[in-house]
Amino acid sequence: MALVTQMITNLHQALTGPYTPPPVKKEPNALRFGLLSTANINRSSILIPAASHPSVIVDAVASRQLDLAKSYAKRHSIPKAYGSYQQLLDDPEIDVVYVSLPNSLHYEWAKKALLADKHVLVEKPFTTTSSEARDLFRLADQKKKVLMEAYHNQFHPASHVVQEIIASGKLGRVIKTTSSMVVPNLAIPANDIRWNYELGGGSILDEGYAVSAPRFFLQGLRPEIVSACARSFKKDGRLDEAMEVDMNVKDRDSRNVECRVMTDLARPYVAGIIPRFWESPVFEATCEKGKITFTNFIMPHVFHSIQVTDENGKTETIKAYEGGPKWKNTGESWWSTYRYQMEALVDKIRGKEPAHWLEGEDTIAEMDTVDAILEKSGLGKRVGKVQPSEETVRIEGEMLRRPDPVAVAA
Ligand SMILES: NC(=O)C1=CN([C@@H]2O[C@H](COP(=O)(O)OP(=O)(O)OC[C@H]3O[C@@H](n4cnc5c(N)ncnc54)[C@H](OP(=O)(O)O)[C@@H]3O)[C@@H](O)[C@H]2O)C=CC1
Ligand SMILES: O=C1OC[C@@H](O)[C@H](O)[C@H]1O
Repeated sequence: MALVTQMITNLHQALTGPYTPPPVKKEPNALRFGLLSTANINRSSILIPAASHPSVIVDAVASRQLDLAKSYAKRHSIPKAYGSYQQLLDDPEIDVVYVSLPNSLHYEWAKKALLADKHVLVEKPFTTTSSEARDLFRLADQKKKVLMEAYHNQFHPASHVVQEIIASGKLGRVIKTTSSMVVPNLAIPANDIRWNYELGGGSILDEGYAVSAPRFFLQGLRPEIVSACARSFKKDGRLDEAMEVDMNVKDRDSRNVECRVMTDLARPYVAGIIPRFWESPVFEATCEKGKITFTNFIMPHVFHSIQVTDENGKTETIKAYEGGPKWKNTGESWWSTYRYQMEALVDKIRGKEPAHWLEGEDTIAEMDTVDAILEKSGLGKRVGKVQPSEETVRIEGEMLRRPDPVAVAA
């Protein structure tokens, strides 16, 4: 799947902008990024965006195999290659670590990266359980490091336009939403990490975009799960090949919105025999006075359309590849979701207010929702690996021993 993502993103870069973005001169104090793994997604998410960011140098890559790290580094002109993830974390020149490992390894390596005093960008899903997510944000707070989940689509101008239309209330309040992300059957190879329970596979974790969409676009609260129906993976019944969820999300005015979520890693063929075309991920909001349909809400940089239908049935189609309510004059029409995300990440690390930010509490709400969906479906939430680290215990211990300022003042 990441290969597909990468192919589409690369094609987009080739068609709409420079394939190799304009070589920018790097600032002398540019942030040095280290990649934890040679994952397919690295190219779209970090390597291409970094080429056009003056404050980012991809300085190192680590792999479980040194040979692989070396050949990857050579292919992508990365100066340093390490044969273990820990070696990269031990490199004092690395400022930011990007965790693109299988989902069940995100927690362990994001935690080790924070303990090594790095800022950390973690691929989605952030972790496999919400307690892992809470633990990481607690640690990031203590270490005063920037930590974020890479929900890149939330950084694109088109996403902000949809948020803004909903918040404006011009179509009245939202009554219901649907969000879907589906992949045709057999598109994901049998040995992919998405089919592996131990590695954190399954549709709800991989395609969590559809879960986060209603809360993001409504700027709403943590959902209440009404029902969740899983289609189990035949080769491993613990895994959800697909999931259909009905949940209630409170909008910004605490009004209830009925939200339907569909994820599918192997959408069956029509009548079992006719292969399906790739279906674009869609977010749709039915409002009191119209409807908004955001097609391709996950990769809006490749293409997207925002169709707004008013109460008279008149439809306007909006596109927003740059600008929008948050980015204003920052950005280029060829910037991908990942490039906007990188801009925000660098700003945050530099202490500058980013145009958009994905807060820890949003990631925790997302992981709480994933836990609740898995519980409701009967599959049960994932096991996770939370263990307070030595460091966390030490820092918490120090905080406990610190005199209570209120008591001292009295
Ligand atoms: N933001 C986005 O658009 C996308 C995000 N993702 C997310 O990125 C992450 C990586 O996905 P993707 O690029 O498809 O993954 P890949 O399968 O391409 O890469 C995962 C990497 O993890 C390392 N790894 C460590 N342990 C294992 C193991 N036991 N089995 C397999 N690989 C292992 C390997 O690197 P090495 O051998 O070098 O150690 C491998 O290359 C996932 O969390 C996924 O959800 C994926 C696609 C798109
Ligand atoms: O993050 C992702 O985005 C694109 C999907 O194709 C992929 O499965 C997923 O991991």
